[in-house]
Amino acid sequence: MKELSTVSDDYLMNNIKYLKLLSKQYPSISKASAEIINLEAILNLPKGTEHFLTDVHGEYEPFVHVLRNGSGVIKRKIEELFANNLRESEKKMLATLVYYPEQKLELISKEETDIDDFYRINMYRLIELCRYTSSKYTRSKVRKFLPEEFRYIMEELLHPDNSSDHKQEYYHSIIETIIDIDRAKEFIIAISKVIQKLVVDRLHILGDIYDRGPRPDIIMDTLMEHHSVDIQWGNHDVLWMGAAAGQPVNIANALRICARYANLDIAEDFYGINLLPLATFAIEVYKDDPCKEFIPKVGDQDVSKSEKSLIAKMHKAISVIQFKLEGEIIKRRPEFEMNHRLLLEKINYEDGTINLKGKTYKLKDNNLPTVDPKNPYKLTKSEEIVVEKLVSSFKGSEKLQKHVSFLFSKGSIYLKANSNLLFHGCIPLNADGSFMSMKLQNKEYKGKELMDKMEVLAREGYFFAENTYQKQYGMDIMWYLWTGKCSSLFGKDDMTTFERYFIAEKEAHKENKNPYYLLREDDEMCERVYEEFGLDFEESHIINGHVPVESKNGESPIKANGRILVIDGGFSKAYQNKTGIAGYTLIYNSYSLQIVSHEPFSSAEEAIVNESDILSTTVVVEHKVKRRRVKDTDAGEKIKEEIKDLKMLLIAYRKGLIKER
Ligand SMILES: O=P(O)(O)OC[C@H]1O[C@](O)(COP(=O)(O)O)[C@@H](O)[C@@H]1O
Ligand SMILES: [Mn+2]
Repeated sequence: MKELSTVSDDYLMNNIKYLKLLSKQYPSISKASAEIINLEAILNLPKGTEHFLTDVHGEYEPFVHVLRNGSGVIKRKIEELFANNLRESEKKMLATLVYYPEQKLELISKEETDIDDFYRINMYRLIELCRYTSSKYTRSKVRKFLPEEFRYIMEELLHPDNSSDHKQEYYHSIIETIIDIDRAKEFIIAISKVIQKLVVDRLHILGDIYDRGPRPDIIMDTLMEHHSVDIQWGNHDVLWMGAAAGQPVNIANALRICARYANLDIAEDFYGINLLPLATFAIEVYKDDPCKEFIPKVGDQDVSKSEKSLIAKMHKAISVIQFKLEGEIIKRRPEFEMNHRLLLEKINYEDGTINLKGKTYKLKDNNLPTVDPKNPYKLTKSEEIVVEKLVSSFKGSEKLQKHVSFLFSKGSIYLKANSNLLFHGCIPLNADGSFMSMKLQNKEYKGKELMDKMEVLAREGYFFAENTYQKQYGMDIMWYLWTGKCSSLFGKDDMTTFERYFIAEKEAHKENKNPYYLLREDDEMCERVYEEFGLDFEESHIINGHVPVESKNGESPIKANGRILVIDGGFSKAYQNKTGIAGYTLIYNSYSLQIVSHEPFSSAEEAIVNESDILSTTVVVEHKVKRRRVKDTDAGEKIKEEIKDLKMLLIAYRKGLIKER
């Protein structure tokens, strides 16, 4: 209170309205004092563990697995706690039980001859593990994680009083009763989930939940159930967000990628998008065309020949629609500076060639029956109908709208969290290191301002009413964020999708990364970015995803002397031959910042039956001798503010400016 002893009456009177409001919550000196003591105690607890994941690209199985195993944190806690008291096989079994309690119990109940004994032993172990993982938190925080049904008894079990035999008997009797009344299975499931939650205080997803992999919808459902998550949008996420807003060109792109990876069931079965109009149109137009360049990449999926052939036709149909729609938007928005991407007009339809950057290339596929060379971006009547139907289907998909609303409510283009700066791709820079600027609605923006502005516009594109200028403009920005050169989410000059399908020469496929990717190695550059975002140069890190780190070629996720961490390790199966691993996660606990690299994960079933965890290697990026506490975090700053206010309230009570109730 010393620091507040000089607070003047004037100052108090100026804030009296606010203090009176606060007094409703803390109506007496004793209530306000109790809260101050509480909050002070919280400030001194160790900082909670943050967990960072990126570029999951629809790969729900490894994603769910690393969430359940806390990137290896649960295994480590089991090691620390049971060290030499359990066999290796018992530790493995216990870990699997925590990750997949329902499925593991199902298996065990079929094999175990004395199931009550199994329940008893493992309930004691799980209670110990839960107690150990909860030791960082206040009782009240732990209480919030406990499921209603077992809250009271779990609290009793987690805070044992070993001083009397009496109490010991009481604990044993609780456990025996749970077994006796046939609730052991439910208890084990519940406490395992509490442990899963306790090991991660905050989950950060650095973008690209969508595309290439099979079930982004499951990832979204899982995130929506998570207790504490934020998302930095990736270019593939904003693609789907724009699609959900009703932006036709985003819809065409999203479906093109689904078709490319033989994942159209994401749209059709999981999001309930009616693909029949596109399928019938494609069969009609490309009846005799094998659509060779559009045969889907099936990976290890079992796809029949006829299915492949149908997907290829749909893939080609939606790609051509995409290229036409891109033409419309580029013409509509000269400020996007993308005229050089007006490709359909560069084709010589008779010769089957295209002229790009002064060079003529032969088209691999010259069957473009829906393109009118005189008016190449115009959709045919049938294409128009397909697009209309798709737009209404995307806008009407309840599930997609639910997921996209969640991306808006928990997401942003960048986030400052505990002095780290998180974003998916890059800070768009010019070659000389200055911030790249872009004119939006007649004003130039760059750096942080540009990212802020684009976020506002994207939100308008989703939330503003139909037919308003803001909605139209915002939807176009959601396409720009996917593919434009000033998009922090994309971070390249061009997306050469057309060239990849139609031109054999690799030189035409080249996409140039923004100079950020080169200049970020420079300390001075990092310093300018930190300054732009108000970050402390000594303490901060930039955390990115987006560009797969080619770990097998010796590339390191640690860049710029540890100031930048790039954690796209290839959850996406399609990219694993590039990275050589199956993904990175980053863990930031009270002592250190650690990058965990994961080996490929076969399946959840394999993990449950054979108790095989993902093999992971941990690299400590930074270790603090002094343990970080809540007071060193953003949450701590807020708590300090609250304490200050409560102390003012105390003075107001003591001076009689506000009466106790
Ligand atoms: O390998 P694919 O699926 O054909 O995609 C290639 C395209 O994906 C992109 O890399 C964007 O996706 P990422 O954000 O995953 O990198 C484009 O730049 C590129 O044209
Ligand atoms: Mn990306």
